[in-house]
Amino acid sequence: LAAAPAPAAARPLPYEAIPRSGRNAWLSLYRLWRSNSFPRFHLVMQRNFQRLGPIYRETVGTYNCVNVLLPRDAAQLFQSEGIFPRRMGIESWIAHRQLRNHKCGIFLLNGEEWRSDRLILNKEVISPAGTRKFLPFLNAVAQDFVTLMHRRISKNTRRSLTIDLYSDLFRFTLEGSSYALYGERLGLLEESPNAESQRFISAVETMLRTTLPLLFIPPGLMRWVTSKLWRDHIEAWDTIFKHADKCIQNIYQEFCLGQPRKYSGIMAELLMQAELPLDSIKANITEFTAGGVDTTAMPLLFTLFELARNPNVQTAIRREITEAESQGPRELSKVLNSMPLLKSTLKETLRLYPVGITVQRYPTKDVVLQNYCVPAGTLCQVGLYAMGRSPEVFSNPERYDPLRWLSKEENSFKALAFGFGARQCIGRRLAETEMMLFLMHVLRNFRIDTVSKADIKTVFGFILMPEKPPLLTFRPID
Ligand code: HEC
Ligand SMILES: C[C@@H](NS(C)(=O)=O)c1cncc(N2C(=O)c3ccc(Cl)cc3C2(C)C)c1
Repeated sequence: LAAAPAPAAARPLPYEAIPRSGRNAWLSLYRLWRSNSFPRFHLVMQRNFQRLGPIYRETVGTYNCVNVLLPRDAAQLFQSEGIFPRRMGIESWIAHRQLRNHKCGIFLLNGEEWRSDRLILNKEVISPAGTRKFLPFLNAVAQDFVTLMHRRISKNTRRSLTIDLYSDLFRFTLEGSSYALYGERLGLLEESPNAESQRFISAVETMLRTTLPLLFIPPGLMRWVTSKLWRDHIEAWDTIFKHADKCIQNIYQEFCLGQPRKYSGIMAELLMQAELPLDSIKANITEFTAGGVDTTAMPLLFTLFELARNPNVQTAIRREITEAESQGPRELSKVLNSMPLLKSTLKETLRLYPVGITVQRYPTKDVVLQNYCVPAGTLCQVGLYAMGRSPEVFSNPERYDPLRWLSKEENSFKALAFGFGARQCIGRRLAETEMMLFLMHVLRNFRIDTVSKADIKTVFGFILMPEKPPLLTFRPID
């Protein structure tokens, strides 16, 4: 007997059969633009998944992409990423580098160029050995933040402090990442932080804000259609590069005058190893300096807010911190590894508030997603925001419950906030360590409270941010 044809369900459906979010690409772009939906792009994606199911195709302008949200489809996607994983490029960033004749950092590089830089940088930036070296620097900055808060509280008779922590968190993350990168303090946690660093922080914000509308406009067009936007974007970039260049020159000057005897940050290590040429070191250190501010400040703000409105979780974490401390003085990395609940709290925050709302890949071979055949080279993305809030993936998704990560439940490919594999976020250990140390010191010294228990509305401005920063109250624990 001839082999019976495979049952229809097993044979993948054609690519053209994937449900589509809109009929006409340009009409979709016009609609998104008119209704100013870019800041709500994460909500648009979530609604599309609810409407169309766990896979759909989106064509907006020249941008064509397949969206998935289930862990097993993310796993499929990562299995086919090849040895040079690729994301969608950011034309306006590349255009700036070309305009100013700067080299690109690993975020913008691809192929062999990306891989050779990445492998060298991994050793200092994300490896356990590298992390252990900059960990004490981040600890010192976290302790200084607590000192700053105590100093402010002592100034009022109420013995509590209610503030919008937004700008303080940016100063904290810039102070921390700069100390780890350059081995020097900017002094942002003192009473009068210097104006130049403040300008750098607002330049990063301006750059991120102006990136979003430029994402969907072809570079050739962007200079003419949006000249004000383009000028602000370039100006912000120039401020960012000027600041990073000043920090790098200081180190380079001292380095030429005599090699530092002890560890003095990631930049000095890269200079000493001399495996990367100076202009590549500069390009990557600039990316890390700018990329280390908003990305880490936002999850801290969301975590403090969630702990303020979930006091029982806050108490459980505080108990874990005091127990970890009571085991006597140990190496800091061991202390952090003995706080699984605190680590899960970060995972829970990034589930509900993923800084990068999607992870993108171009599969290098045909891949089957949700029984559809997706050809190699098609831009695919995992909707992290929608996955984090999908009842198909997480039980009671709206509940802030860090313990869900400590259960025996199968959690693979559910915690994708830092991406996956060889091209995952290189700042992951720096960000995780910075946030763990910050929360350890702050929660041990203060009780956090908030009046508003209502959900925070989020906006997407290249990173996921609160529409309105929450007001938090800090009360010292005697
Ligand atoms: C010090 C720098 C730095 C910090 C801090 C940082 N990032 Fe990144 N991140 C990068 C760089 C550089 C890349 C690009 C890596 C590459 O392409 O090899 C990246 C890439 C990513 C990606 C894409 C990964 C992939 O698989 O495609 C995600 C997602 C991400 N970061 C999330 C985060 C989150 C979440 C935080 C903080 C909570 C964060 N990043 C903080 C530098 C940083
Ligand atoms: C928000 C998320 N987007 S993502 C990578 O998932 O699409 C993200 C995660 N990690 C790092 C970043 N960066 C920035 O913020 C940034 C600013 C200026 C420069 Cl020169 C370089 C960067 C990078 C890309 C490092 C952004």
